[in-house]
Amino acid sequence: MIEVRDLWHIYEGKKEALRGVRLTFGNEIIALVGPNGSGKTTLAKHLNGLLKPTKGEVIVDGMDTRKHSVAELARVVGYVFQNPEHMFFEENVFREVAFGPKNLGLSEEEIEERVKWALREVNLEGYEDRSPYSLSGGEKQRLAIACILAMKPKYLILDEPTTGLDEKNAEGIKKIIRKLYREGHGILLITHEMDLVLELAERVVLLYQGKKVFDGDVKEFFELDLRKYDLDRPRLLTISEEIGLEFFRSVEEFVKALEMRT
Ligand SMILES: Nc1ncnc2c1ncn2[C@@H]1O[C@H](COP(=O)(O)OP(=O)(O)OP(=O)(O)O)[C@@H](O)[C@H]1O
Repeated sequence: MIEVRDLWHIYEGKKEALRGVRLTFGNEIIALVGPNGSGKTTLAKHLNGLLKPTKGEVIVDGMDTRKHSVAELARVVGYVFQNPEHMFFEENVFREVAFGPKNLGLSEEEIEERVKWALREVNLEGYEDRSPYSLSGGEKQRLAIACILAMKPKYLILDEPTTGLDEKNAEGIKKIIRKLYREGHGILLITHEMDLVLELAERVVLLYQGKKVFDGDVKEFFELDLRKYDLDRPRLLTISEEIGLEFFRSVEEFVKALEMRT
């Protein structure tokens, strides 16, 4: 379980980026949303100790982030950054995924096993000898997830995992996220894409000016006036409301309901 207790983060002694945030989560898919500058990245960086609290505390599976190193916390909380290509530096996919487990000091055998497993999880088997830079946008995103998975973290933070991807690649990422969740990972999705929130999240946390202003289920979240927070309503919800249908999470559900009506 991750517990964020009355967390304040003040940059350079001035900018109050987080102001008394409280949050507890475990094995669930949470969407962390809010307008630009609301504090999402700052909060996420506290969860694996990249930032330390100015005030309050963050406890990750019993570990106080102030008392543990980023390396220790990274075994429990994996962070897949936005624009993953900036992260790659090895000559091939195998070495890229092996980098994390190598740093954990694992045996060659265990490293190989983890790399194979992580590549299988994201459907990149057979890519071991390819250069990371030769991959497509969707494949790069999957590789970034594999690199983090190879550390076997319990929690995953995914920063804008589908931004810039076409529909097919975005679908692939969504499937992987659902699978990881079913396998027991807690997933925190940072996103501006409300369609993704609608489809994937069970729970939504909304930050505004460094404060948590909403924490609840996805249906309730979409009842808020999102324009106040500079967020769009998902197209699917707008369309279903216009034609008098109920709340739908995916195009498939929507089409089924339409078919039932006719
Ligand atoms: N290193 C820093 N030094 C000073 N201020 C910072 C620093 N990093 C972030 N901030 C400020 O803290 C506030 C929160 O930033 P943060 O990046 O956490 O927001 P965000 O919700 O992730 O935004 P976005 O959606 O644009 O990525 C912003 O006002 C930002 O300008």
